Amino acid sequence: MKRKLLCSVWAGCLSLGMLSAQEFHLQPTPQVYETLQDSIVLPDAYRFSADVEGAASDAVRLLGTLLPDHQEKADFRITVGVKGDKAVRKYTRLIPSKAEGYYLKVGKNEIVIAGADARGAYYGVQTLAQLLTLPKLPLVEVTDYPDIPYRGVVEGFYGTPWSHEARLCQLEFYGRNKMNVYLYGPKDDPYHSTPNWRKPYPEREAAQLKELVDKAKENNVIFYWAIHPGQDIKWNDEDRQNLLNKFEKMYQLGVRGFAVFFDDISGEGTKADKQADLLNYLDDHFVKVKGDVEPLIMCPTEYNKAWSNVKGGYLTTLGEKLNKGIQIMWTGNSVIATIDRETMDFINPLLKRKAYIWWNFPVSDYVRDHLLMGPVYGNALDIKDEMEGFVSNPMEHAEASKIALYSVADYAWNLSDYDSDLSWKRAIKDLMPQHAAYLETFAAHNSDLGANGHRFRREESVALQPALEALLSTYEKQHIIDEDAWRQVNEECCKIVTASDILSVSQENQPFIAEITPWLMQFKLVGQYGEAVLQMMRWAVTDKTGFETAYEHAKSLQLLMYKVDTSYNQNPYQPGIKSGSKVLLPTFYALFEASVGLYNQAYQAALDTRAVYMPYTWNSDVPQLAALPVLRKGKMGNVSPSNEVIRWQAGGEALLMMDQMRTLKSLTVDLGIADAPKFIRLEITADGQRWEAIPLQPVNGKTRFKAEVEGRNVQKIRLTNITGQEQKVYFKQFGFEEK
Ligand SMILES: CC1=[NH+][C@H]2[C@@H](O1)O[C@H](CO)[C@@H](O)[C@@H]2O
Repeated sequence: MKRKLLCSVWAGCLSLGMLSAQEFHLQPTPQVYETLQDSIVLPDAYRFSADVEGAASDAVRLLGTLLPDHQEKADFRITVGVKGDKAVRKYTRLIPSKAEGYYLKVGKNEIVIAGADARGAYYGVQTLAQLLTLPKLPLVEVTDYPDIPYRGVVEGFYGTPWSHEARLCQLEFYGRNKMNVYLYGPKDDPYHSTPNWRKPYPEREAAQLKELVDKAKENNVIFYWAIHPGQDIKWNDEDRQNLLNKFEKMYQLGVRGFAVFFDDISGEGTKADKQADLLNYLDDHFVKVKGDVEPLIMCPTEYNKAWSNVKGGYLTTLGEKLNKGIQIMWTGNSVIATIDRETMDFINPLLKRKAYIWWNFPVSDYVRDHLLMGPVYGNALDIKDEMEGFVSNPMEHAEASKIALYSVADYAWNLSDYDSDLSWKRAIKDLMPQHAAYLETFAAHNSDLGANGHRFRREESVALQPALEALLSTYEKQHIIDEDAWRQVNEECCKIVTASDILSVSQENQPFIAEITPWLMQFKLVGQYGEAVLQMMRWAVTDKTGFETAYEHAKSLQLLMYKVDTSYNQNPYQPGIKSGSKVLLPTFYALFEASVGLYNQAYQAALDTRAVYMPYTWNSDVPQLAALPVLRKGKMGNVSPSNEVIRWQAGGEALLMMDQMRTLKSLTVDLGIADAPKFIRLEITADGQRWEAIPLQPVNGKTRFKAEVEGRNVQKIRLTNITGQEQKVYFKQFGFEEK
């Protein structure tokens, strides 16, 4: 019951969103929406005509949750049906011919909802549900249908799979936003993938999946269950039967949509002809036999152009061999890419069908320290006839993903009318109607991914960029403050601090706040750091004491940001919590350094100008070593390798100093020479006085050594050339990990 209440409260928030008529916008944007510039107050009794048990039963059920009970004798009439039903016969020519289309009319004395099919009628009622949130019901005629046949979400990311509660609420969200597919394929579900794809789900998980299937049906969403067998599948009858058995088990749970993902695998499972034979077999002996199962979907091993080798024939084999009814997924020109006509012109001919887009946004399993809260943009608006499906692979943060998913629904339903920025603003209002302004501040500055191997980036802090650029360039070049820019940035910093606090205690959508709380903490610190830096700029050469206080404050905020970044979300891939990482924080860092530079010059001082908190300091009396930068990533520290031969003089030392005592987990050294222990002594100290030599133990039998420092408290680490003469070594690796 709690779950039901939980979701319906959120959906209810929408209806209390009190959107005024002029702001009002149907979601997704309908193909044709005509208002008659008049409205009615819905009477509290109406006459109802529909074939209640017919194809429009879903629509009738949903309508029943929206409107008061109907009465036989009432002037106002509501008609619901699908093409062919007697009730809507006279509207036949107004019903769009496209699947899932509908005609909706709100007139003075009637409401008509006529679907091209059952789901269309259901969508017509979903549209009516939105109109009913207005103070008065506008007189409208809506002729609407989806551009892309299949629209929705593929839960296909690495990382913590969504919770059962999160999925139940997602399905309700998809129903409201006219998304008609949800593919269940979390990579880290052991029963979806290797090793347990052959095994049936344990009882509890099976019961939860059944509940999801029922919830999906309730929201007119096709629940696809995906299997990911490729890493260890054997191309034999046994595994073919294993797969059929698993599909049968899922069918018994109510699943009527099946997918086979062959992505991110190696070895035997990658063979196109074997994959095609298996899928055709499943198509012929399961899907077609059952008769009530949706078209089979597969994700190929070569699922993007960058990773495909056309000459190798993998894609052409699939295109030629796979039964025409089987849908083939595609992520675009690379793993993470926006979709355009060139993309589709490449892949569709090879697959001999329209590709079913698996769009890898807002998935963040390769940039886990970032949230992707920005607009959905970059996909072409003129390719509606080129795609069979468009499903989004989201973040492991279910509620936070809804901002992007809302716009994916908007885009895939009606490409030509899609406006990424307006849709993004509406998505935010939909997620948090009361605190939308604060959420927009947060989302605007938490939208880029940071540097990543896929080289996919997003805009960030767009509205503030001109002021940030003006402030920085004027200050760095002419050492003067652009007052207007300073004021805008200061105002935004105040908004950031305010928004962070208000959102962090908001009761409006607690699961969402729970997901983003560490990023709210970091975001507030970024705002406060900006305020302190702006004060430093203000006083750098005019108020020595004021500057020094602001400087100390900024340094303390650097340490606080470091603590958040090393305390939360410590996953083994991209640990930490980044916020405002593309534009905002880098600008504040640059302004910090510039203002400290001005202060040091004005007062002949030598304050540390390093803007980013760095717990490690490296220096050496070996000139070539001294220049090497020290880096930190989460709990890992390392000195950048040198690509040149180091001439290390006799007795020369290199020192790694911590800002405070830190407990080590491991330490690795590689000087490119097999007998390093003869040349270099490694020592640690916890108090800066007493040093202890730690033996270097060979790791790979070549030039890499490790020092046994597990659990040791360390303040400094020292490397010394003990041979009494100059040594020529490389500096390939000097890295350590804190506990
Ligand atoms: C089709 C496909 N399979 C992988 C790949 O795209 O990259 C995604 C983003 O890292 C990841 O979530 C997904 O499981």
